[in-house]
Amino acid sequence: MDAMHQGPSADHWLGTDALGRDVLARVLVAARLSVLLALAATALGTIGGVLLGCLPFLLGRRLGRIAIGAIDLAVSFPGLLVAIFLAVIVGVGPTGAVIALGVAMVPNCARLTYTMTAAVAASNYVTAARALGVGRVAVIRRHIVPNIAEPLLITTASTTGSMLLAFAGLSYLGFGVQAPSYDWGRLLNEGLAEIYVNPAAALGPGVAVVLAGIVFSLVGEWGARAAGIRDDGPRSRRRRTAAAPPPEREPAASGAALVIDDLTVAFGEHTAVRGLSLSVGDGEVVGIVGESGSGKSVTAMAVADLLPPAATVQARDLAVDGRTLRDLGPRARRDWLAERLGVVFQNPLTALNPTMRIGDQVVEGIRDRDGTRRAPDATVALLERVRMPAPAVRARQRPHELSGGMRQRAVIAIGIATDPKVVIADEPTTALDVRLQKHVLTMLEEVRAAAGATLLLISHDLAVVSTIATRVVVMYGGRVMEDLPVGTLHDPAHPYTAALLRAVPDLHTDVGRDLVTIEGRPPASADALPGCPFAPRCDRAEHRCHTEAPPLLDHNDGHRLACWNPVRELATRACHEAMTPTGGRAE
Ligand SMILES: Nc1ncnc2c1ncn2[C@@H]1O[C@H](COP(=O)(O)OP(=O)(O)OP(=O)(O)O)[C@@H](O)[C@H]1O
Repeated sequence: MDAMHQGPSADHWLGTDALGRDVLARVLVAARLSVLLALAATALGTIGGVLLGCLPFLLGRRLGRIAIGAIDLAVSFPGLLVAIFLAVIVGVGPTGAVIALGVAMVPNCARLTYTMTAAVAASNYVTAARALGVGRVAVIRRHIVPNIAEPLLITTASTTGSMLLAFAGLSYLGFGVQAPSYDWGRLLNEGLAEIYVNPAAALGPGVAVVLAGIVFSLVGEWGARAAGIRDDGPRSRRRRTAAAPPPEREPAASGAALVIDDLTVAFGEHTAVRGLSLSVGDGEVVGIVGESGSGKSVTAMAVADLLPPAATVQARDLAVDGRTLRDLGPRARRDWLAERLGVVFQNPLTALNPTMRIGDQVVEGIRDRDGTRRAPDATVALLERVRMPAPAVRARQRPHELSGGMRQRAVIAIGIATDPKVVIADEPTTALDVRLQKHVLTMLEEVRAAAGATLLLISHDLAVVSTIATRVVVMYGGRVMEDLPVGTLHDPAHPYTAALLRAVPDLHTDVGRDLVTIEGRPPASADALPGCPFAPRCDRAEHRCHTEAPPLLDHNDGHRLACWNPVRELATRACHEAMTPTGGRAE
């Protein structure tokens, strides 16, 4: 009897309970059940939440929105109330409490997963993987999960701390662990009944819950780093097998490698590209130049079918390697583009997945088609093609271990990995210094020439484009202003091309004087002006230029021009009559 209801002493640090049992010993024994149940509920909630959170990405645009709406609705219900409600329905006891708390955690975890998934899904390396034809499930497994795993694990670990508290709450209220078993919640309940006799009996389990919560947060943080989430691990290494032969290619239909006919792309009210037409022959290297916002990337992404859902794309024809894309269903179009079209993205830092080894990223597109992982020598061979120094070493490294030039080479290797017929390189040298720019451009041209591919090189820099292109397409305000052979670039017909040329510094440029710029700003939208989009900035503009958009007309020397008042007369004007209803060009 003497042992009952004792306060803290040297023998019993937290005193004793109504049956004379040592409270500290009971708190320590309760740790096992409390932690196990909290971990079980957290695991259930996390698995459910991750699956639900990835669902909008898997389902695509429309169904995905419904899934997001459902998640948002579920998040708005108070978690503990849902848990109590479920605990009553599922049945009072530890199993019921685990299910109730786990299910109550699902919506929050799903919302977090969805938010992180959406951020990673918008990154260039996911776009690049999609361009290579990698399926949504594979994208989630290889790109999204490794990138969200660390924050998710840390959040989950902290959630386990909250889960301990929630479990203690349920048990305290009588919905959780039942006698004779006990956890911290039940001990808290018993301790609170005797708080005036022995406060330590209530304090003990309370402190245990708080301490365990802190420990879980710290363990989560440490675990995320130590477990090597950034390592793609032995599982993937085990799956490495010999390279399978690439599948037979369907023979391409005859015709140009790339056809864009009357392409218009709009983002709501904003028209980014208006009526653009361009045909690129087999093995041709065409540069697309223009100021920022002129619609170069949007044009390329429209061809690659990689524009965001907000974009409205209309075209009379969009064809790659002789196949009209409109004639193909979504799956067939994706496969066709994945095999025939390679995209080299602008910024290597965002175009490469920071969590994946370079070698794995380079062969990702091929591997998906093979259904197997490529042999390391195939990866190394691909990296050798882009003149990557020490390719075998680089293949095992991750993007942050490479220099800017090496990263750019890796991005180019990804673009050419499937031996595509057409390669679109969007500003492939912007992030590099001038010396490296030249190296990379030369390499790109050598690789292209060896493969006999067609190259569409996008840049805002005329000097870059003229290094390797045979033809230059000058874009402005979402339209083609001039399309001319590189040989005649020094003597353009369009005032805008002439202005761009004047803005390119050369060895004779006076370093003491300001660089030449083009006064004014590009139009906000390709539909902003009724006439020529360049007219407000053009010193040769006349009345008609402001009121009537000049058509893009073909000339005999492969020159196309959209201008009412060009800098120079073009030698042969095949469509001269079409230029003015009166039969003469307005001067
Ligand atoms: N996702 C988008 N939503 C809305 N507008 C967009 C989107 N992407 C591009 N645009 C708009 O389309 C126009 C053309 O953009 P685009 O990226 O093609 O220009 P660009 O010529 O490639 O320029 P830069 O060299 O800066 O990339 C711009 O006005 C841009 O704001």
